[in-house]
Amino acid sequence: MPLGERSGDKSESRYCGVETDFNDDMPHVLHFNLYSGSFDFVVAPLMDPSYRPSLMQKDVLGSGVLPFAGSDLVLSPSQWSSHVVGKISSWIDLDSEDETLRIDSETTLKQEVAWASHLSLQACLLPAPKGTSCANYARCVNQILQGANNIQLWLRIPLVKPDVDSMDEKSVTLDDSWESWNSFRLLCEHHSQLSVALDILSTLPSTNSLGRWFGEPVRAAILNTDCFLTNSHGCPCLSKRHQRLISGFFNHSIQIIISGNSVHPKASMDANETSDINSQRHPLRPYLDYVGYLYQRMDPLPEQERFELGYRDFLQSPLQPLMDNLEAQTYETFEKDAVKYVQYQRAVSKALLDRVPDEEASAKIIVLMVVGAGRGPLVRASLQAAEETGRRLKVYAVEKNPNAVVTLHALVKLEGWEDIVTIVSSDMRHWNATEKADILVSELLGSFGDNELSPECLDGAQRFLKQDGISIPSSYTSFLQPVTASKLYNDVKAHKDLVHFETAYVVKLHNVARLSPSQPVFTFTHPKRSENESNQRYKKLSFEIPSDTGSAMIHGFAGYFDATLYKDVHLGIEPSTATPNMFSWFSIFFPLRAPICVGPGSTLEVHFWRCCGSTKVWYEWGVTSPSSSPIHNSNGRSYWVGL
Ligand SMILES: C[S@@+](CC[C@H](N)C(=O)[O-])C[C@H]1O[C@@H](n2cnc3c(N)ncnc32)[C@H](O)[C@@H]1O
Repeated sequence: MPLGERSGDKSESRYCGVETDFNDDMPHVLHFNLYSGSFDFVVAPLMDPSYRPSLMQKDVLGSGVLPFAGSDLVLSPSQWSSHVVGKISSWIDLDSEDETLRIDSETTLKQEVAWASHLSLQACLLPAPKGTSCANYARCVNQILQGANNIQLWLRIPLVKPDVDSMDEKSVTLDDSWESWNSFRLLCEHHSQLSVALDILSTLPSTNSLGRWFGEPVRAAILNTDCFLTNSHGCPCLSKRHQRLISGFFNHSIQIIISGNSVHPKASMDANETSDINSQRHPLRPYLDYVGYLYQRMDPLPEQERFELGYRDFLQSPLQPLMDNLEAQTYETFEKDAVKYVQYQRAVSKALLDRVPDEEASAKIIVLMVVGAGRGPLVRASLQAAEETGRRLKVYAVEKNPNAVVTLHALVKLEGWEDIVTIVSSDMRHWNATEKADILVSELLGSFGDNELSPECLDGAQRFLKQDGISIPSSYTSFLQPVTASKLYNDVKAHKDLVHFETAYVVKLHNVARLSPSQPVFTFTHPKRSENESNQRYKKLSFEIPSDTGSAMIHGFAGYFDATLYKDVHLGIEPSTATPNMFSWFSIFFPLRAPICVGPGSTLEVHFWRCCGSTKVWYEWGVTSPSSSPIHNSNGRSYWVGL
């Protein structure tokens, strides 16, 4: 029974599992845990734990029967696939010095995963690597993954990282369990069917080090009953830090699995007294109830996030509104974002009040040009600003998309704006205006600010802005920060070509770890002081990875923008200053061809270039520390924006 319903959110984290011991009566295991216990699935050993291939050669293999729990017929196919995760024998040690144990382990691992695949289980839980070396374990898992059907392999990793201050550097590196995960997944080349099941312990590492895991492919969190505290009623509860962590898991579709023995016998007994006959005697039910309580107590997803759920971590090509003509449904999406237009209206109002003193309000007419007017929402916002401030306007709406111009004409007619608004069907870079503008209003911004070529377009429009004229926006700045984003990395890698690794993507970032605060990259100011000022840019950035984060993997860079529309009116998506409830822009993501591992407290040095040619603008990027990457997108060979 799912933990609860959160409106709009159908993520996997609604389902809670329980880790069980081996029992060769699988129907009983399922009945007891699902129907009496109300868990959604079991993580159950498939094979008798006393089995060792080398010992049982004669008895078992001689008869051709491995000691699996029941035959495939004891459960229906849908029961196997929906309610059972196979727990691979925990005794296996594929990197043991003991050759017999090592070979037994390899054989058993392969037999068990093969059986799990035969049953169409969704996933198998692999035991945590024992010791510091996991090369042979990873080699065997990698072999399995090469021939695997859809089965997911969850590598069990204890959530431990020692406190940096109390350890010397060597032991920090050895004992941080992220390191063993990282080593394992590098050996398996970031295989998309290899993910993590985190074992949660009673003490938790620092918040920064926990944050790393939200960019990794964590599918499950195993909560041992030892983690639980006892509340005043004798029932299990979790510390505030554990509660926050579990909420983070819920928000990232990570499933909870309860494990261990009941250490709250009183709570189990109380539950028995009040529950019906079927739910009697499941000793872990109070823990499930508590996890359900945490789930149900979460705030419902805001409407905007519900709308954006389907876009999470989904790579999209950025728009090219200059080279291409936008479609009606794209304009429709823009126009739904009331917050954006409210900010523009505020900016225009302030500019009008500054430009026209009260005593001239009825006589003076301000020439305002909306360049890139689309279907007219900025024309409307400007006219509303005029009405609100009691100022008079003459408006030019300049738009190069002939299809949008059709709608603009219809709008002007419908609203009766014919005397105030002149529509110009032209590219702003080529239009010969008959008079100059007091105010130039535009919204040509991409997720990275200048990436939809606002600078180049406004260079062309500046010709018809008065010497003392105002540009709204007056400036915009791009921002970058390094991220762990294993899902995005794998999605880019799946294309198996260079082009996709050298392309920037628009993406609603969710399964990412932001490893250091974002930093400003390129700024453009309008109007330009000098016409000769180039739009090429170069910036070197140095990001410090906090020492308590531990090591982390950088899969690329998240990019944002912030625009100053006029004076203190801004609009943007940089996380620390983002305009609330605005949904017109997702972030941008610049991938790295090969992920780069950074150590705790180390500096990541990255270089970004904005390059301009006669027909296109493009970015190049590369890392120089702690190690060098190739320069990405040299000469714009893979990704560029057409002029
Ligand atoms: C991001 S849309 C914004 C549309 C509208 N202002 C809004 O807020 O919904 C940018 C618009 O600018 C237009 N545009 C881009 N470059 C242009 C240019 N050089 N000259 C004229 N229009 C341009 C595009 O066709 C598109 O309609």
